[in-house]
Amino acid sequence: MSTENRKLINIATAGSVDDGKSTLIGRLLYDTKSLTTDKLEAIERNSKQKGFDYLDFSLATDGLVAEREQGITIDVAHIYFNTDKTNYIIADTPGHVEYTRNMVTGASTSSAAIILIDARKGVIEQTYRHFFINNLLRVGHVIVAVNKMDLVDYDQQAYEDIKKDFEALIEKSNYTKDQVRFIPVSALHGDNIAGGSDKMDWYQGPSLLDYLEGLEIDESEDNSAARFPVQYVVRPKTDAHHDFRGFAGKLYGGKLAVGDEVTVLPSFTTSKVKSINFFDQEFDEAIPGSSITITLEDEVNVSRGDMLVKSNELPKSEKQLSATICQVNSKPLRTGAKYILQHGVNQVLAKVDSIEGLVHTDFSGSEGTDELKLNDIGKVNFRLSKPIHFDPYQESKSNGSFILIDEGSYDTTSVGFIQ
Ligand SMILES: Nc1nc2c(ncn2[C@@H]2O[C@H](COP(=O)(O)OP(=O)(O)OP(=O)(O)O)[C@@H](O)[C@H]2O)c(=O)[nH]1
Repeated sequence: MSTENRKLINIATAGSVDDGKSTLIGRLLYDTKSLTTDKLEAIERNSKQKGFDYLDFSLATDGLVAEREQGITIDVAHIYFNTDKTNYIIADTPGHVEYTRNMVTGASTSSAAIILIDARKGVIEQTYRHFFINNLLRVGHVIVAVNKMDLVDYDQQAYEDIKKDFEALIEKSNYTKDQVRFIPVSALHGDNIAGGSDKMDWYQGPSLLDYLEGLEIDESEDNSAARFPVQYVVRPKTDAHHDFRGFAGKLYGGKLAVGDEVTVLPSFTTSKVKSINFFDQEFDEAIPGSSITITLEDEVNVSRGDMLVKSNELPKSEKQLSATICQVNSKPLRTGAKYILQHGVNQVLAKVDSIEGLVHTDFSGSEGTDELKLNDIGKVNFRLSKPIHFDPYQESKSNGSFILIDEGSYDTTSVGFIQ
């Protein structure tokens, strides 16, 4: 099958320590025949040594190196596997100290999230936080895998109780019931992971893998406004192209067509789209998600970091903004503090005007505070040294988020989602 026909699903996993995340991922890799022979032999050997009469898949994800991105060390390992129809990338986010940072990083690129719950423990504090972050980052689909069903004798009531508790959360969130799927599983024994389960005839729904295979992933955003941040100005030096000046980047949000009147931000100069190129082909129209090069009818000044938008769909351009902040650094965020705010490739200075409150991740509201500590989530108002051109996060993921950088150490301290 050609790769063009394949679906790609990015999945984030979340669970607290020992809920069985590694085992679940290992089991998925095993059942889809994605484990290397070496790895499988190591798992067999190790399981035998421990005297198990089953395979201990928690070893499958061991030894995956932590990755580094944008100067922040993140302990998120990306694991790849595929079926005939779909390529999967799973972000495995460990649940230790800087868990908010890991979860935000994992969820920010994912279209589905698997939240693991230990059937013996039910919904716990960490579950709230996981679900809250998925809700905040607008991850399209959530799968609640109630794991270790074997340890509660595959009892339907235990599963139903957890489902009921969780459904109360869904009602307070932005999710509809259709976006959240409950599946009772045993990652260790493989029940309802890639196949069914003869231990839980009371469950009529799909296995985890079947559910993932059937997911409709819709990457279009609620806002259909086109946003084209310029990554690169193309100025070929050869004589034949001496008047060619293209702007390369990725289109987000909405379509852009030849003839559209566009405004260049931050200069607010206007022009019209003359051509849209993808490699050496020309198109009349580009759809969101495409990486393209655009030329304009007029010789306007455009540099890296500028954004082209349709003139009738301008984003907000303001020096003040309110955002939900996830604090990912041990240095607390306080009223009056100054940061470098990075929005796309652009940086401005930002001062914390006020902290509206510390948000409760069980959706029960917020409380007053004068600082946000590591892993806290809060609502914060900022004043900027110059305007940025943004959309609310709920209308544009690409143009509605930012990071805060400490001026002294250059560490990322916070991730922000504009309200
Ligand atoms: N009985 C039973 N044990 C399970 C199941 N899933 C995982 N376990 C066990 O639970 C323990 C923890 O599993 P892991 O997969 O390492 O858990 P984790 O969530 O990845 O834990 P961290 O790596 O610490 O975050 C291991 O001993 C697993 O064998 C299950 O479905 N049933």
